[in-house]
Order: sequence, then structure tokens, then C-alpha cells
Amino acid sequence: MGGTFDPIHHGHLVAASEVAVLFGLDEVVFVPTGQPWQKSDRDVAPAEDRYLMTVIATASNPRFSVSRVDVDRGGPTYTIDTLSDLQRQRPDDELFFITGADALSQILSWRDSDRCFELAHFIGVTRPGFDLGASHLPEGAVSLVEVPALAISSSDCRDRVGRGMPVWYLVPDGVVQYIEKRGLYRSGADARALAREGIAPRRVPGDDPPSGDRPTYDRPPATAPRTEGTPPEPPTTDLQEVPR
Ligand SMILES: Nc1ncnc2c1ncn2[C@@H]1O[C@H](COP(=O)(O)OP(=O)(O)OP(=O)(O)O)[C@@H](O)[C@H]1O
Ligand SMILES: O=C(O)c1ccc[n+]([C@@H]2O[C@H](COP(=O)([O-])O)[C@@H](O)[C@H]2O)c1
Repeated sequence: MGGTFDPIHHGHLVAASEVAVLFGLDEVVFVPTGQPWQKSDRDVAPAEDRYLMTVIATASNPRFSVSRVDVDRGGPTYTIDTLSDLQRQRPDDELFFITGADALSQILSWRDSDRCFELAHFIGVTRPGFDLGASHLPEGAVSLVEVPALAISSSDCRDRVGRGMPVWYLVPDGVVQYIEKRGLYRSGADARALAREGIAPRRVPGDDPPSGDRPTYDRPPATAPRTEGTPPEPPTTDLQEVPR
């Protein structure tokens, strides 16, 4: 499943799980984009952060895995390269490329879209508010799957974090905590102030974790939150120990 996953949310996970059952897939490989060239009009969180959030979100499902092919390749991400790399790594596997109906409706504008259809069967998952009816997709190359409607989007999650609203239950718990820890999606001024003070982001009222086992956020972070114009810090060691 290809996506920018900025951040990954339950809409992505439900779609992947539904397609895996309907198509009898052995594994769903989540492939976070490196540089999503069609999203160059906005800031995208560092690829390493999006990759780690995807690892955290999928860790508990033995049929889900995460690939670094797009993150490690560098340069703009084209699905033709994603599929070529995956085919090289898994020459005996039949590939399906899962993505949303909104992305699929643009597929004819993707690089080498004709060759993409030769490398994988495309599965478009329906998404509330998007209709593929008018798209002229090659016959037989694409399947459409209706997934339980979850009106969740990454844009809305980012916007909520920026406004100090909770994203519990929209994204997996570990992803909420990762966003908090890294200070992702805060407004520029907020993030700069946090970096100046050298303290971890503060919890906002109403932004409580769902269980009694609450993490503490007021200890200094292992790395300073990212500010505009500075490169992302490497992930901290406790995140690298997430069980696989
Ligand atoms: N709630 C959802 N239901 C079904 N498909 C979804 C849902 N959210 C995202 N998708 C699909 O998953 C793919 C990857 O999504 P992406 O990472 O771009 O998330 P997004 O929520 O669409 O992000 P943004 O709001 O930033 O555009 C896209 O093709 C998208 O259509
Ligand atoms: O190959 C392309 O030219 C291309 C253009 C836009 C999007 N894609 C892929 O479509 C998937 C969904 O993208 P997005 O931007 O909706 O997260 C993701 O895997 C992207 O790499 C691919």
C-alpha cells in the first residue's frame, strides 16, 4: 500500500486489512513515499518520521510490514520505481498496489503509468467523498473495493494537532505519542518556542491518553523537536526498540 502517511491513520489500516481479506493477500507492505512530488505545494514531515510512524502503527499485525524502498531511494517518488524495486526484492511474488480512489483517479498523470499496470494489479479503495466514476482507467487493470467508510484524513489529523485538538482514536496510540514526542505538526512558532526552551511539547487540555498507563511528556526529549529549516534528528533509541 503506497501513501505519504503524514501521519498514518486508522482509515489506511482499515483499508489495508479489508483488501488483504478480500484478495487473500499473504502480506500487506506499506510503502511510505520519500518525496511525494504531487504534494510539493506543502510541507511534508521528514520521511524518516513518516516511516517510523508507519512501523509503529503496523507492528501488532503479523501480516503488515513496512518497506523503505521509497524513503531510501531519494528524489521524487514514482510508483514505477516502487514496483520495480519490490519486484526485484520479491521476484516470485504477485504484486497488488493498494491506494485510495482519489490517488487512482490521477493515475494517468503518474510517470510510466502504462508500465505500472504491467507490474501490479491496482486496487483502489473507496473513500468518503471521492467518486471514481468519471476516470478512464484501463479495463481490467484496476479493482475497486468498498471499505468501511472512515472519514479520517492525514490533513485533518495534522490540522487538529496544529490546533491543539486530540487525535486519539483517529491514529494508533503509539502514533499519537510519536507525534507528541517529535513535536510534529505544531505551528512554526510553537515548535520554535519548544526548541528554544529545550523541553518536550506539553500536553494540551483534553488530550489524554486512553489508558491508565499514561506516558509522561514533561521530561526533556532525547532530541530537540524539529524546527523549520533544520534537518530531522535521528530517531531516539527507545523507538528503535519497537517490537517487530
Ligand atoms: N479514510 C480513508 N479511507 C480510504 N482510503 C484512504 C483514507 N485515507 C486515505 N486513504 C487513501 O490512502 C492513500 C494514502 O493516503 P495518504 O497518505 O495520502 O493519506 P491522506 O489521508 O489522503 O492524506 P492527506 O489528507 O494529507 O492528503 C491515498 O490514496 C488515500 O486515498
Ligand atoms: O508515480 C507517480 O508519478 C505518482 C504520483 C502521485 C502519487 N503516486 C503514489 O500514489 C500513492 C498515494 O499517494 P498520496 O500522495 O495520495 O499519498 C503513493 O504510493 C504515491 O507514491 C505516484
